[in-house]
Amino acid sequence: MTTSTKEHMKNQEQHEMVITTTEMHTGGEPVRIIESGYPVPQGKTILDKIEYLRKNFDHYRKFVILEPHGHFDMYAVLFVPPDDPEADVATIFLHNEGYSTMCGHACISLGRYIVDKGLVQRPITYPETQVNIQVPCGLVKTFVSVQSGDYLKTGPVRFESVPSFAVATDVDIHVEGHGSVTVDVAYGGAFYAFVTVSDLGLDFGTSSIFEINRAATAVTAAAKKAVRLSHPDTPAFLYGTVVVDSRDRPPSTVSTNVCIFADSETDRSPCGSGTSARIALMYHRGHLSLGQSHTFRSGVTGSEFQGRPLKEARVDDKQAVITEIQGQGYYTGRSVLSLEQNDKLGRGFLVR
Ligand SMILES: O=C(O)[C@H]1NCC[C@@H]1O
Repeated sequence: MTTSTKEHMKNQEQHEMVITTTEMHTGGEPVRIIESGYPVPQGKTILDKIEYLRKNFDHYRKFVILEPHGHFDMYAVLFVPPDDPEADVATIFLHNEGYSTMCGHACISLGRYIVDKGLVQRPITYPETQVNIQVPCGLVKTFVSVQSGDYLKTGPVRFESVPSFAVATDVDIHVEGHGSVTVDVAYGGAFYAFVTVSDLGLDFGTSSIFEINRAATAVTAAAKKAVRLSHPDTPAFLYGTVVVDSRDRPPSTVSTNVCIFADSETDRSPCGSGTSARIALMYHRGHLSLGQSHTFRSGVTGSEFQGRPLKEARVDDKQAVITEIQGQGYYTGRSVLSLEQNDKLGRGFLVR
């Protein structure tokens, strides 16, 4: 154990845990931005920092995410020192199971927050200010709408994601309770399986989110066994399943996503990284061309992102595409999360 870890643990024995946050949401999905009270992770790279936190301070994640301070579907962001010289800031993402590699909905809220807080390392420009956010899967370039006036007014944010690509299409898998189901798998900063809602015997209009969540969780478990994942720079694991309205047909004017990720968390937004992965699949199938914008709607809240394939790229020998996703985050408040020393439940629990 390092000296700073020991010192920190000694501190925790003597004092209550107190963490301050700003609360935002993008498309209904929470973005709990941690501002103070969290240990600063050691490590050279952002992935080393995640490992350090996972090993030494995972109880902080549970404190911030789980009940009674959070809930099953809570999502949080921790700023860490960047190691990419192009980055204005670097962030790690926390959810109910651990730490994710990418988060589009959080980058949309963060773009505003970083400009509003003066954390951007370059001059503010109008009508957009660029903010580079280093995240575990790479550098995400965000472009924040800014209006001048008596005070800065930030608004919608678009971001250019890391290269996204189709991994496998039309894979037949056996899904517990649903039989043989055809899925696609794609990467948009994280790996997702894609399944059509009708293939699960469900419907966005009439099925409950509970039913969709349970079926998607079973798809993730089956797809994990069926598809081999690899990435040269990011940990390769199946993060979740996006249940969609159509998979192998050209999209209608608006496409619907329900993303179930980590430990069966339900994304309230259309899911930024899932949308990037879906755009890569649509581009791969010739359903979207470069520059062609499309609307992606959350099947949970009805919130929308605009997305498009911007330019081609490569990841090793795979053809990939840089995507652009646009949405808006909103402030919902600030919190001071505290823990009294003899409060065992206050450290985090879940009721399901
Ligand atoms: O928008 C996204 O990319 C994220 N939303 C929750 C799951 C993903 O990390």
